[in-house]
Amino acid sequence: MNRIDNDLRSIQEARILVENAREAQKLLAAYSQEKLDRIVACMAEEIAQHARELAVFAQEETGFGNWHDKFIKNLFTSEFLYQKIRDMKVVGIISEDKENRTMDIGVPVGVIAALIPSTNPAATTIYKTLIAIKSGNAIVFSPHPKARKTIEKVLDILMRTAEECGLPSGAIAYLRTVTVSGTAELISHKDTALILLTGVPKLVRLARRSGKPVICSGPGNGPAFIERTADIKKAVRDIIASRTFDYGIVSASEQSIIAEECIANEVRHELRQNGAYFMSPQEAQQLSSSIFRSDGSLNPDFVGRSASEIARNGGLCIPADTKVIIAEQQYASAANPYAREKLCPVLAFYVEKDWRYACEKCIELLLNEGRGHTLVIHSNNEQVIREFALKKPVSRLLVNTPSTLGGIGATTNLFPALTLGCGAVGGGITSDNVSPMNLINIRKVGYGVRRIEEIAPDKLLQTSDTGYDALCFADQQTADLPDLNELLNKLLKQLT
Ligand SMILES: CC(=O)SCCNC(=O)CCNC(=O)[C@H](O)C(C)(C)COP(=O)(O)OP(=O)(O)OC[C@H]1O[C@@H](n2cnc3c(N)ncnc32)[C@H](O)[C@@H]1OP(=O)(O)O
Repeated sequence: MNRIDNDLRSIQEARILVENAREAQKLLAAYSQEKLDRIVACMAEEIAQHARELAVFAQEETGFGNWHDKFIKNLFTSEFLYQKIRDMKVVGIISEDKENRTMDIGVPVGVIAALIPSTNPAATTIYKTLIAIKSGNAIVFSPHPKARKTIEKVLDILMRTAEECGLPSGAIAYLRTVTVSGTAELISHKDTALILLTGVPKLVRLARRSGKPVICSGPGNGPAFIERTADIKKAVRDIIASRTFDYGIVSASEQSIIAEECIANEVRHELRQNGAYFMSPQEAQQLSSSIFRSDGSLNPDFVGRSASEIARNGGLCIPADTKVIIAEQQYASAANPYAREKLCPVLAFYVEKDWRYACEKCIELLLNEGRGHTLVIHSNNEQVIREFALKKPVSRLLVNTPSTLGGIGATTNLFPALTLGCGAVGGGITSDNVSPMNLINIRKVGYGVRRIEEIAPDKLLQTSDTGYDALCFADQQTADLPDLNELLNKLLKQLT
């Protein structure tokens, strides 16, 4: 089949899937929370049985990351996330304030178009499906071409299980012929209500041009600041565990370390003790030209690879037990590749005189890339932590925890999510760890509790007992404007 036929088929498929999803969602919108919850429970239970096999499959198909950490991520979504959402009230009456006589009603947004990154195909697909159905929405996926088989495998299991448990057919679906034209049709179709986009930087512009609301996770570039009062051994252990998790492909992961000058040597020592290799300036120069392509984009051959594989592909000779590779840096400029997101176990290392300078360096790094994403601080000085929290252009500030796992809500009490909103600065509509609550509209119900005169009783003329009469009085005033002017003139004369 030639390219044009493929595009046409893909566009046609997208239209049919969205139209079917729209009809399925109409049925779903009438389901109670309990009925939706039963379907979500069946899906979570079934997919957890396949967590290991899907992790192995994803790693084999994409070459990114390692199956062991992908297995953890699959369990994180099918078990940990499921436990968190199990008792959430998302649709129907979700809250009622009897005293103030208001009520919130959760209303599903409708049909969601979902894009999945090649770096995290199984866990992100599980996560998006569970939160979409929990919130009574239909969801149509456009699988990443490099991870298509994994995404299809996950969705086949989820669709079969959900439909056996009562989900209307078409409420979960995916494009089988994936092209950019088909994806464009899916996200801009008139019946698509919302785009849920994770990774895939090349399609972000397309999503924004559709004019639909976009929930997206922008690029990360989180620095890790180690302040002088930190438990240095623990901070270093956290950073290495985080940077090596799934070989560094989670966007919340640390991309650089900033150490205060007075503890910098101790931090270097600990890093070496824990498997870090510090490159010479020549080695750093050589590796940076391999990690990034000439157009400035990341070279996928280095993404989600172990330190030894990165060294081998980049022509470096490093000890066999190296876990992370470090380049000492001074500047956080756009021209410095180490000041960017690297998606592999490579870190920049900066030294700053004190926490105020470190604060500035963090801001420079985040303005360079990763605005609105995540930052981590290791410190036991509550005042510095608060100063940091008040000033940084991020949506998540993590404290004394591995950034990868803290950001997604595994080692913190942030909501467990694999789409991390970066707010308006990141080009999306939320800065939240995206949850089912981001996939509904809230219909506000308010009972009448006061008359209009009561909103400013000392400033409004009380003409009668009812608010309606007060409004009529206002109308009457407008009709009698000349008289009102006369009155004003008289008043002015009296005052002068
Ligand atoms: C919480 C989290 O962890 S968030 C997610 C993790 N972070 C990321 O994914 C980081 C951002 N990703 C990237 O920088 C890149 O995807 C990389 C470096 C990982 C991989 O790069 P690549 O292998 O070149 O894949 P890339 O995602 O760019 O897509 C490859 C092609 O598939 C296309 N494509 C991807 N998804 C789709 C889709 N749904 N429909 C149609 N085409 C698609 C892209 O447009 C691109 O086309 P092109 O090569 O003709 O330009």
